[in-house]
Amino acid sequence: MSNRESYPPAYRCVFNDGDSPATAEAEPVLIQDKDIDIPVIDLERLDKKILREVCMEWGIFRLENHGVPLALTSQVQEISKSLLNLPYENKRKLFDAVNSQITYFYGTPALNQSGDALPTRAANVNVVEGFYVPISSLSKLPASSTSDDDAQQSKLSSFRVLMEEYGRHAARIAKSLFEAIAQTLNLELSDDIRSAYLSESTGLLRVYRYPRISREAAGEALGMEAHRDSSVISILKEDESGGLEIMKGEEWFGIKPVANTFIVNLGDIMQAISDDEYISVKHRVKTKMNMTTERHSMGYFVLPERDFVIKSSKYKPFTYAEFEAQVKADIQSVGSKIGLPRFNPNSPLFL
Ligand SMILES: O=C(O)CCC(=O)C(=O)O
Ligand SMILES: [Fe+2]
Repeated sequence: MSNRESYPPAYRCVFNDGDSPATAEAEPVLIQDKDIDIPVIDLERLDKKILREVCMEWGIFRLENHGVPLALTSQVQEISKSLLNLPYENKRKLFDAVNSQITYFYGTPALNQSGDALPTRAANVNVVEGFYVPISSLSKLPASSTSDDDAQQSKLSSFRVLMEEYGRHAARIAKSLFEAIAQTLNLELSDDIRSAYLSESTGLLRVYRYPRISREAAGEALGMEAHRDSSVISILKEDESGGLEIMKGEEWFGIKPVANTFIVNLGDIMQAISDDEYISVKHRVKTKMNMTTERHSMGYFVLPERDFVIKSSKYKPFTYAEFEAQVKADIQSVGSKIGLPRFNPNSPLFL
């Protein structure tokens, strides 16, 4: 059955309604870049030498033996999906009611937090919808539904309970990985500094849905444009649809989803503290290979404390708050994130 009504009106014109005979007959266009196997890291047997090589060469890996129960991840995916599948108007109202805790968006997440100003042309727009929740805000969501008939509130409270548990696992994974990566860099970190890099108060969960879009509308549209994450570490859980791509050398490569694993990538902050030894990998999400099904994913982003000063031999000292403000300003003025080069004193971009 079509879930067209759950989409923002601006997406309905590009929606691939699988129920309609015209599109049901159409073959999905599988124009895709070559696939690549990314390295696998076993969280239970962290080999520092391998981890170092992977961080230098790839900046991304698949994590196995992570200890997150499969049932929990599936439940988190299901509840997130069912929230996004609510009729658009109800969904807006529900998220608006808890506005300061959850931010709903579609289009470019960094710009259109309220979902406004989506250009009508699908090309060059992020064809994605979702919401984000700071970890620290989960506890402010309804704990249990107030009345039996309020199915939506109860979805939200289930989301809270499941996400709190999932968030604890993600924080545990982030801590182990950060610890191991810091050792591979011979960084001597005090407890205070370690917790400033892994601030749970600024950690962020993002939940995404990439709509199925029609062949005509797909064109060159991307689910998410090429970017590097601003995080310390990002932990991604995707469904089985595929579409995530990384840039290696000068080429794009698709990454095939593998059940019960997470994809971990290093962000800009990790690149900066490694003095550019490790890389914040460029990645994107393609939608056109994926037109007959939706794609769902969610990311846990480990961010440093906002006012903690990041020091690096390659960049001028900056706080995460400054970094984020610069990213926003660049998106407004040049249309895309510039990121670390903005803080490189040798770059012509340095202000
Ligand atoms: O949805 C995905 O698979 C990737 C999302 C992503 O790259 C991000 O949120 O930074
Ligand atoms: Fe990303």
